[in-house]
This record gives sequence, structure tokens and C-alpha cells, in this order.
Amino acid sequence: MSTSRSVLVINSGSSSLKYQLLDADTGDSLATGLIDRIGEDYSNVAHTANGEKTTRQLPIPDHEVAIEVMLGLFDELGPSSLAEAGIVGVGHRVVHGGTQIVGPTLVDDAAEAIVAELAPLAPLHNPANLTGIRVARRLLPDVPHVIVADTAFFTNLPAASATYALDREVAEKHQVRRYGAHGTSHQYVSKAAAEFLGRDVADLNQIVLHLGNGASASAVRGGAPIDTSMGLTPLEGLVMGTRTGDIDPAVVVHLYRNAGLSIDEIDDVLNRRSGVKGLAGVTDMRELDELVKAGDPAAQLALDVYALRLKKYVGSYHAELGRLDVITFTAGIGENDDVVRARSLEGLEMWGIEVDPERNAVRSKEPRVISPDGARVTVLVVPTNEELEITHQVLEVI
Ligand SMILES: Nc1ncnc2c1ncn2[C@@H]1O[C@H](COP(=O)(O)OP(=O)(O)O)[C@@H](O)[C@H]1O
Ligand SMILES: CC(=O)OP(=O)(O)O
Ligand SMILES: [Mg+2]
Repeated sequence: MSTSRSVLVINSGSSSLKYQLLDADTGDSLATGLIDRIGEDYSNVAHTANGEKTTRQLPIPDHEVAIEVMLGLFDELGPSSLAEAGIVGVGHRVVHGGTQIVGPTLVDDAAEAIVAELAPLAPLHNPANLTGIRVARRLLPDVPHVIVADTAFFTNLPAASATYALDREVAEKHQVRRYGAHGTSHQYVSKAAAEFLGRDVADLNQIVLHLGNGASASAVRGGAPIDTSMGLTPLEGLVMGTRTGDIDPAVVVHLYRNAGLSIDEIDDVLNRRSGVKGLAGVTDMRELDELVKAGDPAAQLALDVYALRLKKYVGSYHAELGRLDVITFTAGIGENDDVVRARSLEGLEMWGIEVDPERNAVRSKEPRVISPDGARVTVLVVPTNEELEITHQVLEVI
């Protein structure tokens, strides 16, 4: 182990820490971990190494403690201590890189300051990303740390997609434009889908649906994104676990001016108390599916709203792309939830978009086709691997 080269990837979420140690030469995963519910009464900790998964429950008050716990888990459970893991670089997922972080970026104090400055534009993510960077730099001071921003893949969105029809002076003065997010996943999955089909990514027009806790869609022509659903912040677009996605911006004015909510309360409603949670009382899509099966009307409506929003994006991106070759589902919900996949593409047969029920019901961790043979549009499920994409980008700059 000590002779191999590895990359550690850290993905700090608002209340979670995900990490992965990858072999720098083969891309093989050497260890993965997830620490969730940070700051609550207890956290679930899962560390997988040498093919064995260890789970625990511990109180973890903040990300600093979470990273210390991660170091301890490597010491105790392997595959080796991080000091002996031959780490050549640490990759940090940062959600918002703004106009400044547009490719893999070596971390220094200036880069840290940019992540901090952009925190208001990714309030659920950048503050946690920053803590992860600071603590990891302190605990692993002798290796280069590299930021890979979710927004980077969307840096060159066509102006018509990136621009809001907002007063130009106001927009320019306050840098109000569409940046997108989940770009590392959209980039990885659009390449992986082409590879799986044995096609050149340059020849394909694709829609990628990244459906996790946060969710976003992208339209990718020849490997380059031409539109995506997240905007100035990761609030725009699809319905998410706790976020509204698209909403009439006048709702904000109404809640402020007429309902008397403060701006912080409105921010909390839109980002943390809406989406699936706001409609049905649960955030986890598995729990929503159970409620739907039990006939819960609020859950049924939440699923209807979720699927309808997805279908609208598929329709509009199909129109933008013209010819559509591939639709790919990815991330926790996209990879696992056959009900969401079927519902969101229902009724699009006349566009050549179909889901085969038997193929859709297969549970697997492998990329797979779920459309029938001969369908005009190939519908795929492709597991995302943001950590592998981040590793490749880390290796480009160290
Ligand atoms: N077997 C499953 N069926 C349906 N949804 C699932 C399944 N497994 C995970 N999910 C959903 O995936 C979502 C989390 O996805 P993930 O990509 O891990 O999100 P994030 O990276 O934003 O934390 C949750 O809503 C969870 O319910
Ligand atoms: C950008 C974003 O929403 O990320 P996540 O899905 O990890 O919350
Ligand atoms: Mg994610």
C-alpha cells in the first residue's frame, strides 16, 4: 500500500462528509466513507475498506471533528493510515466556484478566500466545503490540495442559457447569472454514457438527470453543456429533497411584503423546508415511495410535482438540442428509483422516448439501458462517480 500513489477526495455537504481514497494510477476505490447528520445528536458513520463495511453511531458536532474521525477510521480500519497511504493530492469538491474557479485549482489562501466569498451563492454547501478544506489542510499539510468546483463544467454555457432577463445593470453589478452545479457529475456521466454505448461523446446529444438530494438536469451537445437547470445558486430548477426548484420570484416578494417573513426565514423556507420535504414531510425518496404505496395523498402530490418538473425539463432540453440521442439518469434517486424514472418519461412515446418496464425494474450498480431495443432515444442509468472525476482533475494539476 505504501508504495502506491493515492488521491483522497473530500466532499463536505451541509450536514455530511463523504470521502474516498482512490488509487491514482488505476482509479480503483481503496476506501469510501460517509458521515451524516453532523451537528445532530448522533451521526451515522460508515467506512468501507478492504471490502468490509464498518458502521457506527457517534456524536459529531462539526466538520472539524468529522475529519478527525475520518483520520481515525483510516488508522483503525485501513486500508492504511492516511500518513502511509501514499497520498499525492487531496481533492475537494466545492459547489460554487463563481467566475473565478473554472478548472481544478491548487488551494492557497487566495483560493480559500474565493470559496468563502461565494458562500452566499451556495449557502448549504460552500461553508461546509470551506471548513473541509481548512481542516484537511491543517491535518494533511504536506500534500497539495485541489479544488474542483461543481460550476466549472458550465463555465462556457452559451450566453442565452447563462443570462437572466434581468435589468442588465443590476445583473452585471451583482454578478447575477446562471452558473449551474453538479457539473462534475454531469461531465463524468455524459462521458461515461458515451463510453458505455461505444460512441464518441462528440457525436451525441444528451440529457443528464442528476437526481440526488440536490437535483439538476443538463443538456449536453458533443460533450459540452448548452443548458442546465441550476442557476445563480443550486436552488433553481428541479424539485429537490428540501428545495423548491423553480418558483415565481414574486413568491419571495409576497412572503416578505405581505406575509411578514424575514429574508432569513424565506431563505430557510425555500432551501430547507420545501421540495419533497415541504410537500410530504419526508426528505428521503425511499420514504416518499413508501408513503405513496400506502396511499398518502400529500406524498402522491409530491411525486406528481417532482415527476412533472422533470418532464418539463426533458421537453425543453429536447427542444434546445434538436436531435436527442440519450437520456441518462444518475445519483441516488436516478440510479435507484424506477418509479421516478418511469413517471418522469411517461407519455413521451411519440418523441421516441420510452422506458421498458422490465429493464427499468432491474436493480444494479452497473450502467444499463432501460429503453426498449430500437427506441429512437436511448434511456440509460449510469452511476455517477464524482470522486473519480475529481481524482482525474487533481492529477492534471499536481
Ligand atoms: N434505493 C433507493 N430508492 C430510491 N431512492 C433512493 C434509493 N437509495 C437512495 N435514494 C435516494 O437518493 C437520495 C440521495 O442521493 P445522493 O446522490 O446520495 O445525494 P447527495 O449526494 O445529494 O447526498 C435520497 O433522496 C435517497 O432517498
Ligand atoms: C449542488 C447540490 O445541490 O449538491 P448536493 O446534491 O450534494 O446537495
Ligand atoms: Mg451528491
